[in-house]
Amino acid sequence: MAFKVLAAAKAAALDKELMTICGYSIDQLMELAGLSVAQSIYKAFPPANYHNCVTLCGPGNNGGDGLVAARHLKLFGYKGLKVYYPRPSSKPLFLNLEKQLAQFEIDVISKDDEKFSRLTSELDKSDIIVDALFGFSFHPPMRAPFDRIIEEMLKAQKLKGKKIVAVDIPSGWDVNDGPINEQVSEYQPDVLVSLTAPKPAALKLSKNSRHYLGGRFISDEIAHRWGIEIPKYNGVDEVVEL
Ligand SMILES: NC(=O)C1=CN([C@@H]2O[C@H](COP(=O)(O)OP(=O)(O)OC[C@H]3O[C@@H](n4cnc5c(N)ncnc54)[C@H](O)[C@@H]3O)[C@@H](O)[C@H]2O)[C@H](O)CC1
Ligand SMILES: [K+]
Repeated sequence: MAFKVLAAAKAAALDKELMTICGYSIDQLMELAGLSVAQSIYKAFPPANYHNCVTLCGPGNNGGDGLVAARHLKLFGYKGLKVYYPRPSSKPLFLNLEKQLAQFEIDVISKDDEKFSRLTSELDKSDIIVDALFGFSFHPPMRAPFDRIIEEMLKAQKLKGKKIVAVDIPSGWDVNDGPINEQVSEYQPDVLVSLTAPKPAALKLSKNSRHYLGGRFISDEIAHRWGIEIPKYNGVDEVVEL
């Protein structure tokens, strides 16, 4: 489906507007973003056929979307859930998301046990990898340890056929120009879940990748003013395939 895109600077400005004059809190938006990601995974890779999922979370809000998604995946019936979160945020929102994961008995691998042997073994066991490392605030070049994490993730996809679901933007891609950084030049996710509106990078998605739009939280008035096309969501779905 043809879709209109929202440039990185505009996406960040819209986020700001949502959280100021529109009265949303970041917690609300992140919850809906993470729920959208989990619903997309359920549609593309249902738990009847795909059991184990590792969510790779970065240090910012993209990582937060991943923490939320992991909790919803548990509620949706996925069994083997792990979260790899090597640079955990100390902000209350993120600490609370970690508490919720503990309550759902989802193992979060962070700081003290961030050894790569653990990452590679979890990637090996997984059927699905959620790429929630970086979203629209990524600026190259990729710093450690994320350079190696992405390398391992891409190896798992290429050599072992693991399915990658990218949150908002495939991590390491330039938000406007796509896979221009050498390290991710070959990276195509199996599924991309764009949030609020696809960013220009989504135009570089391969024909073999599936593309969902989630973040069903903007009014017609905002969509019109920001030049965003809202496709028709089906019933209570938080996502729509583009
Ligand atoms: N309206 C929406 O659709 C919503 C989207 N959400 C998600 O939020 C991200 C954007 O979040 P933000 O915190 O601004 O940034 P990121 O997560 O992309 O990354 C920031 C984080 O990464 C570090 N960093 C940046 N570049 C590098 C690098 N080269 N190497 C290592 N580390 C790097 C930086 O220091 C920060 O710590 C958006 O894409 C959506 O996924 C919201 O959740 C809700 C609303
Ligand atoms: K991402």
